[in-house]
Amino acid sequence: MNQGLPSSAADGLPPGSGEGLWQACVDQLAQELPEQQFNTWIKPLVANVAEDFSKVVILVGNRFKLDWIRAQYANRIAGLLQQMHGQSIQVELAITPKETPVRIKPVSFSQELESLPESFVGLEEGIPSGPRTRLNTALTFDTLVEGTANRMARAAAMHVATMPGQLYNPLFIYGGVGLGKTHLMHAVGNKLLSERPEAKVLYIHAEQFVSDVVKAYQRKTFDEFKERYHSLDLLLIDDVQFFANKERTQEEFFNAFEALLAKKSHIIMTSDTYPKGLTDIHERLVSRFDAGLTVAIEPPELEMRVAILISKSRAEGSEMPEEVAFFVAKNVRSNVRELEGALRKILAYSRFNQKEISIQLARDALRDLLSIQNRQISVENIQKTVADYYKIKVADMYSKKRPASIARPRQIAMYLAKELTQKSLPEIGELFGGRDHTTVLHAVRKITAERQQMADLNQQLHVLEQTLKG
Ligand SMILES: Nc1ncnc2c1ncn2[C@@H]1O[C@H](COP(=O)(O)OP(=O)(O)OP(=O)(O)O)[C@@H](O)[C@H]1O
Repeated sequence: MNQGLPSSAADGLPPGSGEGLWQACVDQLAQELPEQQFNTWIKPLVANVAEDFSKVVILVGNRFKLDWIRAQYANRIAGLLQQMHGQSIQVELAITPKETPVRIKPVSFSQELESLPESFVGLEEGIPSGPRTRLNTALTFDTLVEGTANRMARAAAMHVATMPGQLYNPLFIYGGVGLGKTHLMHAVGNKLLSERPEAKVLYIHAEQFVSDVVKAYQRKTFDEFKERYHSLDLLLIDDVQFFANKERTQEEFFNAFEALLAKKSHIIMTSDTYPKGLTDIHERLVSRFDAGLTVAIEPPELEMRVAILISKSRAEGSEMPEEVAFFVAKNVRSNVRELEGALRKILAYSRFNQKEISIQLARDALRDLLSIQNRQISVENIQKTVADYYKIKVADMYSKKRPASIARPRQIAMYLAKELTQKSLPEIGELFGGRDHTTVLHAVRKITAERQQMADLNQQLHVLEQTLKG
């Protein structure tokens, strides 16, 4: 084990022991996190590593802490353990049985928070005041780097934060994964609260809203549910595409939506697509989503990626030379979350090895990632592979020709482009001879539906996917 760990850190570990692995992970987190955060959240954790290293169970004092650790640290812990162990390792969080406080029932996060004494929320053990609103206080406008890709969304969000309930209500922000939609929502909530601390603000993921509806339904507590949601000044709801096919949730959300708009409270939503691109959501909701302002966040351009790297590494107390930032930004293109992952690897590598950050160090730290990038699938590659497979010309992928023998492979290629690349619908449309994004959306939906019904099409797609993934 531990073959993934640079030697200077691995040296101090009891060889082969689970304790050693966990300790190395804790040591690394001690370096990465501010001291208070580390002492509050990471230090008290107890971990049991399975003998065969297939699984690590991390024991946490109570449910509240478990939710917080899951949201804030679990991914990083899992990533570190995997990196250090050199193989995939399953991470589970569990509540230490005997320490579970009686007053906290394992119910929804929000109810649990309400059941906590005032002094616990926000004060005890340095818990940030954010959990009450579920806002992450680190996600502010100050820490959000601005660029062409998010300029409009940021300006609209800033407007809402300073004058909620007026223009752009609801504000609907859409874009691909890891592009800063959630960050922007939190920034609005944090800014509003900094100016109006009494404002009732709630950030919630759409799945949690679904779960709250289910619980209210089971316990017949819809009055409380309505009281909670309808009394807000600002509702921030993430990933509304998760409402698809959830009839009751959509109804409750519709009610909350109408109640909030009627009292000039503000609603901000995010989604992976624009309102009309949402599937299995009632038309009356979709039209309301679109009634305020809809803005996209695009993948960041090169200069913005460079700025993000430099700013984030500075926040971590390390200077990343511009040439290194350019090198990383050129190679990690898809989204900011990946950029952050690359940065963490570089910083950890530099600290473990006590070496200055240089292009060579970045190259070494990102070895795995860069080799995956090189194998990344491009739209051009998809067009060529599909054209070869169906024996049409690559040029037909861009042409305006419509006979079925050409149109169908083209739709299949669009479907695969959406499935296998990070490109947005408009970007794909552009790469297929400047077609509109609705044409791409139509193709994606059509092939998705037909794939489920037609075994031969499914088989062809399977072959194409395997060919493309190499
Ligand atoms: N412009 C930016 N400047 C600084 N950090 C950013 C920026 N955009 C995104 N980030 C950071 O990238 C990470 C991913 O962003 P976020 O979670 O907001 O993405 P998202 O669009 O909501 O993605 P998903 O749909 O996957 O939830 C976060 O840590 C966020 O702080």
